[in-house]
Amino acid sequence: MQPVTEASNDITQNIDVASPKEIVQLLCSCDVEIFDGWHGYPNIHSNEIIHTIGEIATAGVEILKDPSNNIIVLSGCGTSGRLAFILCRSFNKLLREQGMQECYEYVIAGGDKALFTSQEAPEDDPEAGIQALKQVSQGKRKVLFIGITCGLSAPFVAGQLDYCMDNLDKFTPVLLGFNPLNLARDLPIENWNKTFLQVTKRLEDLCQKHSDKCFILNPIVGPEAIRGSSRMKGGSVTKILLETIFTISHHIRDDKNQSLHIMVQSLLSAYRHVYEMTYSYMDDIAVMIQWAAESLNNNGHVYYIGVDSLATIGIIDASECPPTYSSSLEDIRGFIYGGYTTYKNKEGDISHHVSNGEPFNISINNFQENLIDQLACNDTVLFLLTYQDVCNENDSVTQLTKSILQYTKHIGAIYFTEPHNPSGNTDESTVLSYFKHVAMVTLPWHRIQETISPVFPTLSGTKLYEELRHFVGFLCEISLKWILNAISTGSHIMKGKIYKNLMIDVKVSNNKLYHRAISIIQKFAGCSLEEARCALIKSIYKTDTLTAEQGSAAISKHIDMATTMNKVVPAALLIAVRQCSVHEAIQILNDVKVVSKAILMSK
Ligand SMILES: O=P(O)(O)OC[C@@]1(O)O[C@H](CO)[C@@H](O)[C@@H]1O
Repeated sequence: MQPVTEASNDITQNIDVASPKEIVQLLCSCDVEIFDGWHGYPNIHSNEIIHTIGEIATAGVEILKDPSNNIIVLSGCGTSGRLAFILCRSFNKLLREQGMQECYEYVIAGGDKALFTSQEAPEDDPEAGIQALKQVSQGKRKVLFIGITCGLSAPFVAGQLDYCMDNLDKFTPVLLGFNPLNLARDLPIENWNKTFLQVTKRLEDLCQKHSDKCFILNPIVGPEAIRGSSRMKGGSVTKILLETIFTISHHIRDDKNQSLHIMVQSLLSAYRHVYEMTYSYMDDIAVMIQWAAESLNNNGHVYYIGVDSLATIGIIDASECPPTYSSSLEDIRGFIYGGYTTYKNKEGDISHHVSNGEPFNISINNFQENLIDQLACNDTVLFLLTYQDVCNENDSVTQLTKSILQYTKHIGAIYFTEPHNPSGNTDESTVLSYFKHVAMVTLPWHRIQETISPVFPTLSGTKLYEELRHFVGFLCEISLKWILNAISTGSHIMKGKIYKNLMIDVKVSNNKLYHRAISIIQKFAGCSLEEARCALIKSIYKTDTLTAEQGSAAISKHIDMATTMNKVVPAALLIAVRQCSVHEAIQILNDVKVVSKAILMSK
């Protein structure tokens, strides 16, 4: 059986021919599975999952008692690592505000470069994971380690979990992912002696022996809207669960009598209110999908511009498009006021240390110096702002908006009003009047307040709002994540990148994607696994006759070759479907351009 995270979602079978508004409706129906679950598997509201969330939050409380000697490490690959980064940044800020030492650390496979561009190869390396964990936890007494891998598959995280289990006196390992445990990846990991499934089984056994020393948190949220695109639901549920866990850890430090079960349920329900509210802005989101699609279809660009954490969500969304849709690094980009000073990643400004510095130039200054003069009418610019941002950056947002308007009319804003007091003020309406379209998003604060007030019986009104300001920030971020995921997904669908609900032009840049590519070819060509594998390898080496060496090379060799190549899987698909030569397949793709059309013509 296929892992749930790699399966095709029945809901989105026709998403490739949907209108912008229909795309948003389909994504909405898919995302509800985060809350309602899928096919009777345990979901985020199941008792055992709520219990585990509470247990991990309690383990967090122990760490927070001595933040100078203890740490909480969040680690993952790609989107999982980027979310680890933004979560650590938020909770460290909360610690600073509470007068405590920072103790959250993120680890991302491939280092800080991977925050902006995909570094897929390091996620296949368990030893690299172990080394990164050793480095970050050196000299610490206790470590709560959260290994995030949506598909229960990343070797980088497998290595770390295994290392934690060898050192249980220091580490409390937690595996966070969204497949049933028996569907964890059971394929060999190069240069290692275990599969992910074996690591999972070891952890499961240990959880039974030491129920307060190791945890597995794996609610099932159903297949992704675009098959395998775990940046979407996988990323959202990662964010929801970890924010819930550590918000609770921070709030029960002083009040142990609270019922953990009620706390967990209340916070999770707040996210559901935000999910419902977000998709009520369907028409606004559809307008922005239409704009972005027009830009991408006319060789234009989409730029997200924002302040602080909303800008970070924008940069993350943009960074996911090249690996997910084989798009160029320039197609969708994100920028942040204050650049690296605000971004606060561990390695600081890395734009000078990398060969292609462009995707690493993230500040508004970079945008103003290098891009604004090149803007054209086929570009879309979306501002990502909160009420507070508009108050703080009023003049510069106004100036920038006016300059952009000289070049393009596709300038919009996703604007989060002040939820506690959404009546607005003059500054706000002046700034917003420059945008051609504004999605005015208002969090349902009253409903949220009703839901979470039993958790904070001594607080109400403004006091509750102030106490939970960081949580309100999380709610805006998840709402924005849903909106931007819809815009970037929708616009690539309308560019013809998707066939049914499948990204055919997937980059073969790591082990997981190599196996996904073979399964796509097998499914659409209706051929055997071996025939699909051969077609893929022929496409990678651009040959109709494979040498013995090519045929039997390690998977990592194929990945090394394929990572920098374009349209490897579409060509392999045509080879398998038409039984044609590599040359002919490439010729068809050059003539037809839109991959999904080329495949359709060949069926
Ligand atoms: O280890 P996970 O979380 O299952 O997968 C991580 C990953 O391979 O998948 C994502 C896209 O599907 C990427 O962001 C990332 O590179």
